[in-house]
Amino acid sequence: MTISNTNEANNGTPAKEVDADVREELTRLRDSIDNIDAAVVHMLAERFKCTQRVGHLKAAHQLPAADPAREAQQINRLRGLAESAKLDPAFAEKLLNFIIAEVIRHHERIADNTLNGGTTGTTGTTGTTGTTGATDK
Ligand SMILES: C=C(O[C@@H]1C=C(C(=O)O)C=C[C@H]1O)C(=O)O
Repeated sequence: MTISNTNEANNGTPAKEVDADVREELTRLRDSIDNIDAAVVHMLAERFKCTQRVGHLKAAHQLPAADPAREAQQINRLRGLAESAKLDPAFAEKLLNFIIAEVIRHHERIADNTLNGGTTGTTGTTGTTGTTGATDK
């Protein structure tokens, strides 16, 4: 038995008939993708909770927001893990750099708020980080 593919955002191409078995397999795989995406979001939220605490610790002790030596260690480690997991190490590195850049932005804001009591608003005081990362605390 076949069912119709209802996706209409396909450049006007007529919807293709899709076999029910294929549709079921696609749904199963997408259910797993949804679970994995949820896990990634929860893990990222936990990571940002930790990095926020690091940010407050650094601000309280006048330590720099970024630690390039630690970043280099993490990138090496993650590239190794990615290779073992058959994930593109370049992709893993890009992803980690993206996350770290957001963390450093948070740390700079925390340091600024710690110094100025959050009154200057020079680095943004909306309480969120925009489209990525965790909320400010
Ligand atoms: C979290 C820290 O601050 C920054 C962010 C890092 C990260 O997100 O892993 C690593 C190093 C620092 O540049 C830290 O120093 O541990």
